Amino acid sequence: MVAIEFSGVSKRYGRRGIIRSNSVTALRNVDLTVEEGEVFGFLGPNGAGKSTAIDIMLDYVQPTSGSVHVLGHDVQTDSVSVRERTGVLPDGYGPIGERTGREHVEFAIESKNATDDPEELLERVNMLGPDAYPVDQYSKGMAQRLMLAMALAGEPDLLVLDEPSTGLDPNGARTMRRIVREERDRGATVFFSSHILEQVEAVCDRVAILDAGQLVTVDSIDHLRETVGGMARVTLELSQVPTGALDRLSSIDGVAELETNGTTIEVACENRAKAPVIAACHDSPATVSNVSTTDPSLDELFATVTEGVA
Ligand SMILES: Nc1ncnc2c1ncn2[C@@H]1O[C@H](COP(=O)(O)OP(=O)(O)OP(=O)(O)O)[C@@H](O)[C@H]1O
Repeated sequence: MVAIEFSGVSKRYGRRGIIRSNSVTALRNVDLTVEEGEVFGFLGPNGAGKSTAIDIMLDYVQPTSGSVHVLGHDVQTDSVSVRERTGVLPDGYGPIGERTGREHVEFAIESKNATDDPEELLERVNMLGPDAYPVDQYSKGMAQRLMLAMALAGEPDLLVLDEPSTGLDPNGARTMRRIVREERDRGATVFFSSHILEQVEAVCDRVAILDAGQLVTVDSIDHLRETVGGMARVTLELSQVPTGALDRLSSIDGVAELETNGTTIEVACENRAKAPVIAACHDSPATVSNVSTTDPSLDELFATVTEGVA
């Protein structure tokens, strides 16, 4: 079953200037399908159009053309049904006012006509204790945890997390990832928007990469790594660097750079060249005492995919 479907969605914002008005195209003809039960990463650099897409999904903003269906409902004609079944952690809005954290969570439960135990929700985000303080005394990270607890109220079928790691320390980020996995195990679909690639990689089944309003790819991160390439690194520690070894390694297809430091050889190469590089060292007269490899970095991957979009 499909959880989210964008069909030919474009969005142009009008901008009024002092001298003249112009417009900006935030989304261009986006087609995207997210299946039920998926943890889906929505990636893109600043200004790519991620928040606009989410706002359209929740009918806070209307598309210039195209349509979006969420959980089987057209968001423009049936936004109430969509919002009833969706939990949202918005980007840039925190809890406000003098009410306590617990009162906020109780309000979220009530507004979803749900029967969750506020204690349990607060415990899931490690906010028992501070829940008794007014939220205007909260730090950014505490506010973010509370907003996550509120988004979880009513066991939503779809959880939309817009830059969920904002303000979270490493423990908070870990809690958030644990909760995403728990929600997926419960059967919810999670739509996770971020420009922090490591966060997305840790939890998402598939990712879409948006750049300048255009969808440039939809894939699993593993498959992206395979197809897009980028540089892997192999570090080999040897008993000695045999004569001619560097020439032999640099002639392997896919090897880009070599460096030696004493008895260590560092090789920058395409993923496919990692195994031949290691094999060549094992076949040499030297003893290989240690081998370590790293995959192409996500930053590199991201830069490669978003490069060259008009
Ligand atoms: N209300 C608005 N009026 C005019 N332009 C807007 C409006 N909202 C967004 N934009 C423009 O649309 C484009 C996409 O913005 P959007 O906020 O959707 O990107 P984003 O990917 O969420 O960025 P970020 O990661 O920085 O939050 C940007 O050029 C932005 O300036």
